[in-house]
Amino acid sequence: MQTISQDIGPKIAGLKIGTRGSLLALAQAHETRSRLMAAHGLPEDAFEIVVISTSGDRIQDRPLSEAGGKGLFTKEIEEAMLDGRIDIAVHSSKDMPTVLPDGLELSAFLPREDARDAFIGRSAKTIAEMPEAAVIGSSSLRRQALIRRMRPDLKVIMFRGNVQTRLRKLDEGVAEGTILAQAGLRRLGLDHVVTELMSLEAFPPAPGQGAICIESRIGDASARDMVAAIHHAPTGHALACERAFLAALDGSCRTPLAGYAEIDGDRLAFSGLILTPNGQETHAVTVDGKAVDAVALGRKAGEEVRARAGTGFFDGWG
Ligand SMILES: NCc1[nH]cc(CCC(=O)O)c1CC(=O)O
Repeated sequence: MQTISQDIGPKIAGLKIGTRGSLLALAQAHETRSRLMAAHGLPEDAFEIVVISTSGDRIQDRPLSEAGGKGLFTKEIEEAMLDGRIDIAVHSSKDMPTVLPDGLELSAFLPREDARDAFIGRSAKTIAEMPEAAVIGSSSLRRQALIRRMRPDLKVIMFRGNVQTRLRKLDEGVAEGTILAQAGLRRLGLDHVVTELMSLEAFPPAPGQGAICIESRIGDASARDMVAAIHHAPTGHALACERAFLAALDGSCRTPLAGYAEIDGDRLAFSGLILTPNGQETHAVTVDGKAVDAVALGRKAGEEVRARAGTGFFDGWG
């Protein structure tokens, strides 16, 4: 599925940027465009933002893990890139599958936002203060399992839709609280609704959370050179590690798991966690080493936690 057409003659500097149409996706596309404009001294109209609707945006009645998993937010955008209708795509790294379609690659990561999860409570300000058996909304397997680990008494209900939809459901009283990524709330200017910022230890984030990534065609040198100027290497190392951990574990998308890599100079420290859906059995792993060995470290962490959990761990809900 490689693009074979060659660019002949001088190419107009500029790129078509593909994105989903949610406010969060648009905010991410605009941030990417601003960084590209600044890095290359180009005007806004050098970067056309092309909105593409995906199946993930249209399916609202089921958890994504049932409807087909992460690829649902990226399929139509990737098709547009392979067709040449767009040059690059802007995504939340958290939504990216570990295996990309032939011919595409993640070519840049922007500096990571706050990777933590945030609790938004209606009356109780913290998860610990929620009343016995209160209702909390989340469709993420990881968040559901982490909630149940902390508070097995709470009733977790499915909460789908974009960030605004979930906040509206909360306003309507469908649930007493919900959990969203602090990064998304900040990008939308909505972080004032947060009542508790969850610690990385009590509530470790999903691999990729808080980091915007850019996908492009392998071999598209002009796109690659343009985005190289806005790549943030420490975030790139962190994401390489987290995605290697995910790839080592995530056969089915049905295992609740968390993983977060912290970069300190040329060092990387990764913490990973897998849980049963009820949060009662957990297996944690930490590894550290050189940031440039990110992929090997993430893979090692995945293999270690898999061995520690034993094969039976993954059988119940594969
Ligand atoms: N699956 C939806 C999604 N994908 C990325 C983010 C947040 C932004 C980010 O992690 O960069 C969200 C919403 C949420 O989890 O609250």
